Amino acid sequence: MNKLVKRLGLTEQRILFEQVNAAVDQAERIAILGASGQGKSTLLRILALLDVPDEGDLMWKGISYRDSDPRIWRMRMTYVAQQAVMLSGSVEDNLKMVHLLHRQPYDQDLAQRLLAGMGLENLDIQKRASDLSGGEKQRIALIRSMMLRPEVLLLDEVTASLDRTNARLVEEQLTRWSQQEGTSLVWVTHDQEQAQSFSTTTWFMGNQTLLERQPTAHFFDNPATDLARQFIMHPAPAAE
Ligand SMILES: Nc1ncnc2c1ncn2[C@@H]1O[C@H](COP(=O)(O)OP(=O)(O)OP(=O)(O)O)[C@@H](O)[C@H]1O
Repeated sequence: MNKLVKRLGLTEQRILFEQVNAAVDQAERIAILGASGQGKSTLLRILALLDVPDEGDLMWKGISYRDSDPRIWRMRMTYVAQQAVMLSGSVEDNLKMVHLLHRQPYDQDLAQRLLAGMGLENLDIQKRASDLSGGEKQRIALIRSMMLRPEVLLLDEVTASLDRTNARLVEEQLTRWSQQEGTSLVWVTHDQEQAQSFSTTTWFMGNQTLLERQPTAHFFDNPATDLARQFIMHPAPAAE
């Protein structure tokens, strides 16, 4: 992405962020950190073309988003929302439906492996998806997206409804998946421990821009800005 700018408001516009420059490498695992309201989710949604930048460009393998088919773009860069949306029908219908839509074969073994890896081995997949708990829905939505094998997974606080044990399982599963499949992860999180355990790179948003982009260990040991240092020392509680 190159010089991205996003403004808010229709009449009196204010800048949410500007001069956002970054790139995502294959199999890179990125944590996006920053105080509430800095535009982390908005940036993620722009990467998925679910929102548009006001200025700047977004390229996929050298081709601008303006010259790309959004449907194909979203199959490569898939957004997983914090509030999981279930389609009607059973859990299994939910897992199969997207394959039908994308005309891709459904891999039952893979579905079972991912369910087990995320602590859902005992879940009855014939159950109605609407009856699942928030944390179960979140993991089903994640598995549904992983099974389409996008090149980049854009993850918006996807463990926010999970307890620590299940959140760890999800972190481990996604890390393994990224290493095995070469999938890049761009993951917005408020959990600094989580960021340190899964990510290779940290993007820190502050002062209306992408203020730091560092290897994660370096970011936490020696942030380049005072704002990031304060953020690390005094993380704000997650906004619900
Ligand atoms: N479509 C929109 N129209 C107007 N304002 C919006 C829109 N989307 C987001 N905003 C505003 O943009 C700001 C940034 O929102 P965003 O959710 O991207 O921040 P965030 O850093 O992810 O915050 P949090 O950590 O609290 O989730 C907020 O003030 C929000 O109200």
